[in-house]
Amino acid sequence: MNSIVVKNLYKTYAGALQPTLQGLSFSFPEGKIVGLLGPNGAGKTTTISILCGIVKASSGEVTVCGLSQDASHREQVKRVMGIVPQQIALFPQLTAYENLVYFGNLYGLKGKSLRGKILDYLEAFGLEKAAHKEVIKFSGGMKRRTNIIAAILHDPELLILDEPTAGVDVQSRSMILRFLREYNAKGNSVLYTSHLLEEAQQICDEVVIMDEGKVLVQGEPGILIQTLNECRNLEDVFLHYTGEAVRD
Ligand SMILES: Nc1ncnc2c1ncn2[C@@H]1O[C@H](COP(=O)(O)OP(=O)(O)OP(=O)(O)O)[C@@H](O)[C@H]1O
Repeated sequence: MNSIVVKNLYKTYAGALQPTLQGLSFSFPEGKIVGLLGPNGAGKTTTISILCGIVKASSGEVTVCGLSQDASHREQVKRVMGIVPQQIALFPQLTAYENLVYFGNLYGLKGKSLRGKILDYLEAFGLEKAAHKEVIKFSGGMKRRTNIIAAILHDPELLILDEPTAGVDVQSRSMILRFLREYNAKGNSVLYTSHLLEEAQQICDEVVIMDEGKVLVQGEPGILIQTLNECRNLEDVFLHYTGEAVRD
């Protein structure tokens, strides 16, 4: 089964002169780590927001784990998908533990099993000593790791992350990437965006390179690099397709 199918997606924001998505199409089978890559303004966050049901497409189709992303499947989609937004979505005055209880409750998780799960994840993400500290006192990396735990408490089979490694130190980044690999090794699918192409080359089974609301190319990083003679790495492939011009 395909984990995500995006077909001929268009999105024009209210008042915008140009469409942000212009016939975007891609799909990938379950069990992969996929990188959605593109320059600033390419439409990555818009695509993710439509996949998550936060933004409505102007036209086109989206299927997530075999479920169409429409009002009739909203609850089912919520169960199979975990979302880690670009902006930290935590209550700063609450502790990490209190935040995670809140997010667990949103997914109907409660009691001993939720408490046990939270403590296990806090330990796995190196946050056990900070469990009862207010999030406002956390570093960027600690907030980012807590944000990821909030998205996986309900064991989603598809995890979508918008720039999960942006602005964190090398140690947090390495922990987040190791987690993504382990989560994927359990059979789950991961779609994530990043501007760090070396990282995407290391971790992704496939990448989708998009620009101006359209897919330019999709494939395995190694194969994309081999196919183009002049390219030594994914960054070269990215520049080959998206060009050198700086974006607004
Ligand atoms: N809510 C909105 N209203 C109007 N325009 C928007 C809105 N959100 C995004 N856009 C526009 O859509 C385009 C694509 O934005 P989007 O955030 O999806 O790109 P992105 O690829 O995620 O970029 P970045 O790498 O900078 O995060 C941009 O030109 C942006 O200004």
